Amino acid sequence: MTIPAWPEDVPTHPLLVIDYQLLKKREASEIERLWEAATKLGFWYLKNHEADQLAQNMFDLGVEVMDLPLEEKMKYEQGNEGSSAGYKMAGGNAVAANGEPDTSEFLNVAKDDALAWPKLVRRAPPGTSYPEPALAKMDSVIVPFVKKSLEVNSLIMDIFNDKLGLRKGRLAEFHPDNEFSGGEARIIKNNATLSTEKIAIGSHTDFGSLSFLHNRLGGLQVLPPGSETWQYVKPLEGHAICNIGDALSIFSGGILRSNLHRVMPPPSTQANNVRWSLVFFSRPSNSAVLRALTEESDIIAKAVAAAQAGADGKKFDTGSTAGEWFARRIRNQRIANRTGPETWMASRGTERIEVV
Ligand SMILES: O=C(O)CCC(=O)C(=O)O
Ligand SMILES: [Fe+2]
Repeated sequence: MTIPAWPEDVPTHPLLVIDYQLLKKREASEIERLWEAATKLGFWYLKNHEADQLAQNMFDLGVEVMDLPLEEKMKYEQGNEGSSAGYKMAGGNAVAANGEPDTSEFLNVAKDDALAWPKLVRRAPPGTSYPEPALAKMDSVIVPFVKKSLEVNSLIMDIFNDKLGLRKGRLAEFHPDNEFSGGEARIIKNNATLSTEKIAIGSHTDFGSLSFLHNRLGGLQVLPPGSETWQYVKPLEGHAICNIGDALSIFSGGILRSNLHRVMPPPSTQANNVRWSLVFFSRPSNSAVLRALTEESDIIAKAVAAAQAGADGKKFDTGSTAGEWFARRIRNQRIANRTGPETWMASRGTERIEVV
């Protein structure tokens, strides 16, 4: 599909552009810019990230999967138990406290299944696991995308690790390849709508550590700190969008920011088109406890002390493992589990950390 030009009269929120090649060389000025992006908004563009073709292959696979009859896709629906691997039907999740349904379909492939392939360790057996085109392209498309995304996110986390004053490799210990986690690749389809106001994915923070996102058409919006107005993030060709999730925010005592965002249909000149998007989520092992690493870094200890002294009294000790945090949020987004507005509140993340 040719991508209609971005409507230049639609206001956008600028993001810093970070060069992955310079991060690989550990260039000090690039690390400082990354740190600024990660601590102020928690979102940035990443260029020269080596995953463009791999992402394009995932988008092509997305078309094959989403073109299957709904009845076929529903055999792989993720269900209501708090696990996200598999297919998520449009309308499966709420987008707001009033229970309004979402309009996006997902294919979620667990990082554990991609790394164990040709075994399936989370979704088994084939036939009830993932739609056939996903199994057929696991080797050629999904596994290479997952591995490259893990590499990119690990390098960025290693930089955060050192900036936070943690001992070498500490954050990596929360993200071993060989332990189960909620890490996953997600292909998202939002059908063309005449409305540009119908929420496709409701306001949320990401559940895990780092998200590596590929946008084509606009629709992603952030709620910048201190603002009450949602602002679009303009997709830039060849640039991924990276953002911090709850786990890194909690580990760092709030130094790294997990910012609210949502997805709307593409705006203005891009309206009334199918919107495709792709994310890889790095998430800590299910067994990792989500609390600030206060005893392991003076920098984090100071941040937690300052937050506790502040008006909101943030604690950064959730009493929850990453696995429980993830399952709670997934389960309470599901319309089928909804009892009332409290179900939506139970699906919230670090924006409510002060009351955890
Ligand atoms: O589609 C997008 O641009 C963002 C998707 C997203 O925020 C998510 O799946 O968590
Ligand atoms: Fe998100």
